[in-house]
Amino acid sequence: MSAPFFLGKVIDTIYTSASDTEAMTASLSSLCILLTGVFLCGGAANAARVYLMQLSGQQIVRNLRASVFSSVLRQEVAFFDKNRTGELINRLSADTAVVGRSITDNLSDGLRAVAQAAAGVSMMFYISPSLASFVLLIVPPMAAVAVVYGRYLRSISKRTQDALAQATQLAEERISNIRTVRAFGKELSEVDTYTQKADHVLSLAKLEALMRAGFFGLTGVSGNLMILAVLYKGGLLMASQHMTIGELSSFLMYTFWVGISIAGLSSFYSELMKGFGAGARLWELLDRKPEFPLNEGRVLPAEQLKGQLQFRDVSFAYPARREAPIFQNLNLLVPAGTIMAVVGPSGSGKSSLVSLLLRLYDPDAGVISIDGYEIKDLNPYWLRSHIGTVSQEPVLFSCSIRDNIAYGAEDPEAVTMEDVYRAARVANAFDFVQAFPKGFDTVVGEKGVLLSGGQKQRIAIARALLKVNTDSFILFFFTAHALDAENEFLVQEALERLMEGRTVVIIAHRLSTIKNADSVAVIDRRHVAECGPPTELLGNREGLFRKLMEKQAFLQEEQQRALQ
Ligand SMILES: Nc1ncnc2c1ncn2[C@@H]1O[C@H](COP(=O)(O)OP(=O)(O)OP(=O)(O)O)[C@@H](O)[C@H]1O
Repeated sequence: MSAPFFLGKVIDTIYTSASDTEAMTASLSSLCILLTGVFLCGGAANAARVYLMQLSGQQIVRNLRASVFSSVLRQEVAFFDKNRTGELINRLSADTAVVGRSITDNLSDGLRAVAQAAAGVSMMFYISPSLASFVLLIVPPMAAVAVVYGRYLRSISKRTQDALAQATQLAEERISNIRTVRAFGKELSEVDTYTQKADHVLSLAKLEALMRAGFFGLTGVSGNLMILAVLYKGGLLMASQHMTIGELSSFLMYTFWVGISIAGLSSFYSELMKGFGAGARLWELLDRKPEFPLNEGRVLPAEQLKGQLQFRDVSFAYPARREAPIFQNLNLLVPAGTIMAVVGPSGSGKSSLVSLLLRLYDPDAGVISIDGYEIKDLNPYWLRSHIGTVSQEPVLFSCSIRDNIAYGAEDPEAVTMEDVYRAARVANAFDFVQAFPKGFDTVVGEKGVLLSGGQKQRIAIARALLKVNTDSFILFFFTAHALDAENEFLVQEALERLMEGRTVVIIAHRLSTIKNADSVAVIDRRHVAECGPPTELLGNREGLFRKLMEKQAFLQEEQQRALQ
């Protein structure tokens, strides 16, 4: 019986011509040429494969990141009350990288291992079906072990990524609030806390490494068992003249080959399971449908807009704290083009009122409407694009003052320097910005930390102005908790220019800011306790508004007395 494959044939020739030096040399050199050819082609193909896989891997990670980021930004605000920034950032950077690796480099290695194993197994069957069936008996129990192991590895990988996300969350929060950490002298204890979290990640990673090592050991042992089986059964077949030495040696070679491919496959499998583990949260994020749409719903023609705001029997509790209702059957009407100041004790729900109007949350019951249209039916994106908000703690981005102001416009790229100057002038920000050495190119630091509170607020007004200038018909303004007299005057002046001809809701933390208001709504105990023109409310001696005013006046008197 002649050897069924070239390599087997060569080995047979070497073996039978052992006494003939010339024939043996010829056979050996043809073997060398064959192997050199195979290795060269294999090397080139491998280099091309690695390059292409790296490229497509980066592409896949990029697409994955873009999709996850897009999905995260579309979520409703309540989602961000429950999910923390650092954790989401970790998903976006670390989890996507793990998943990317497991489905590109690894997938290509895996496919190569599958192809190699399939070719090797076919050759084994080709040479001797009976020996191949005997040797491959080891595969079913190995596959069963692999399934159980894969599940376990998946769950460990998920736990590792979760632990890493928690560590990143802590780091993100502490680094971004370093001033508070430093003020309380907590650097060392924070380092300890972070180290503990990193230790937790390490212990999970160790467990994972142990599991992988165990699995590799197992595949190694099964490879050796296959070789033993070949030697034993193949020896018997050779003794009974059912196999030549060439066939047995090439069979043995293919067994090695299959053994190595199985080791490659197990590595692929464990990486894939790791990817699945890390991917679980990513798929959750990708699949999550926002509670309400970002850019769907009714869009009203500009001429229909007047800006009347109305709350009818509104009840609301934050999704993150259902047990603590904020409003119960709240009713409030803000006529179009008027200024309404909302006052009330701290935590009474003044800011929540604005969050509902911006449709950051939906009420649990009741109706909120603008010009008679329920805001649930309106396109939230369109709605917000018509509302200017100057918030209580204006958050700026870590770019230049110019870019921060231009951010307010629909297309910041199209904003000219003249537009920025004009907005800054109206917002009383122009002079102080020009006084900076780099003027409007001054970078404001993360969240605007390089500016004072009053400066930040005036830049935020300029930013709102660029938005308001275009087509906002409603304006929400949160007065700052504390501004010095000069800043307060400048902000107030800027604000008055902004208010002209619009419906304005002022969330008044300082009662001095309500002097321009047409009416005042006092929020207390989950509803509007009083509502009317300020002078009328002041006339009610027993009224809440009067009491709030007296309290503040009293505090001011105390301060003045303390200064004397
Ligand atoms: N995202 C949130 N999730 C859960 N509860 C919240 C959330 N935001 C605010 N709250 C709670 O809702 C209540 C009303 O808060 P809100 O910020 O509306 O009060 P406020 O009247 O504007 O207070 P202040 O004058 O102190 O700024 C508070 O008890 C607050 O703890």
